[in-house]
Amino acid sequence: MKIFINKLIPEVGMQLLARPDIDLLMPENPEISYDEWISYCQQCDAILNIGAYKIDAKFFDLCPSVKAVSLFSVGYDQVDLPEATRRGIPVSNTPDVLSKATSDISFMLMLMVSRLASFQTNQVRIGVRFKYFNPVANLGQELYGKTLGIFGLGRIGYEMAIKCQGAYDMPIIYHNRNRHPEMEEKLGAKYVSFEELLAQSDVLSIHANYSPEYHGLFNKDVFSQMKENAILVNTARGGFVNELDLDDALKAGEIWGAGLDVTDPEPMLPDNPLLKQERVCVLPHIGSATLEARRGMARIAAENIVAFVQGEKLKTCLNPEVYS
Ligand SMILES: NC(=O)c1ccc[n+]([C@@H]2O[C@H](COP(=O)([O-])OP(=O)(O)OC[C@H]3O[C@@H](n4cnc5c(N)ncnc54)[C@H](O)[C@@H]3O)[C@@H](O)[C@H]2O)c1
Ligand SMILES: O=C(O)[C@H](O)CO
Repeated sequence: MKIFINKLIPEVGMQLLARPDIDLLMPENPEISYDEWISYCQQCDAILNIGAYKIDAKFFDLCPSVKAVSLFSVGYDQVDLPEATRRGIPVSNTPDVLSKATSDISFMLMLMVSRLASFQTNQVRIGVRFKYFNPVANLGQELYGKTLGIFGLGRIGYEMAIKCQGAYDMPIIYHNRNRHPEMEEKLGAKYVSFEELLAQSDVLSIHANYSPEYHGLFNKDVFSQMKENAILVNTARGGFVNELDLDDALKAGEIWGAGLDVTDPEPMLPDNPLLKQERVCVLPHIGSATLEARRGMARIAAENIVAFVQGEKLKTCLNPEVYS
């Protein structure tokens, strides 16, 4: 079978794909345009896909030979899943193996913002000199006992909650599409409405799956309902946050600060006013960027391709109903 993989993945995955029944197609330059990507996909039976090009009705129309999609990510917002299901095409993702790494980044962003660390590092880099430390400047806030609000309590949100509880004894509240009684019990977490989440969180960490109807959910109106000392953390998807409204809310002192691993676009453009804010830390989408997580993702993504080639069900299939 002919399989298209658009970028090199860690060795463990490449080794799994090195089989006599797999003819692997990979571009020399990984930064291919949409049109180039389509023309590679058109030649293949399945794809192992890394990136954000839309896998939607247009894609399936243009690439009728593609019969399975193995994503190198846990997020699948780039895929029109109902459309794939309608066409009987299984789609898989890479859950769990990146939850610890990604929640580390949420936790780190929370701390970086609470202590203005990103801004301070830059001060040192650009050579700002202080003779003695200033007793009333550069003051952060401590997190002990503060309330963590999770928007989207799933695998990564849970890991973030565990860390915050263990490190700072933070009470946990959460808002989700549906309640998770088991996680509530383990964390002693309280389910709250979205409005209560905004009003009560000292740290509000976004971990929900993104879909376009939630574009810009965190906007002017939402920020005005949050606490003045609140820190917003987003490692989910940039589309959740209206960045200009966030900048205004920070300038108006409506919330304390924000830590963003994900932005819209990515990476954040250098003229974005948020980059001038002292209590903002921005990263270029590195949530799952550890050796361990990327190896795990490579293994799962490759195993899904091997399963397809062997006529089996994809192991971490997002739409298992295609098999019934
Ligand atoms: N920054 C990174 O590098 C990175 C790495 C991994 C995952 N992610 C993002 O994190 C997301 C979460 O991953 P996960 O493995 O924890 O997923 P998950 O499915 O285990 O958890 C997501 C939770 O959000 C809930 N949810 C979905 N939409 C919601 C909504 N509109 N309102 C309230 N709750 C909602 C779901 O019910 C679920 O409980 C992924 O979809 C991905 O976008 C980012
Ligand atoms: O959804 C995911 O898995 C990330 O955004 C990429 O690591």
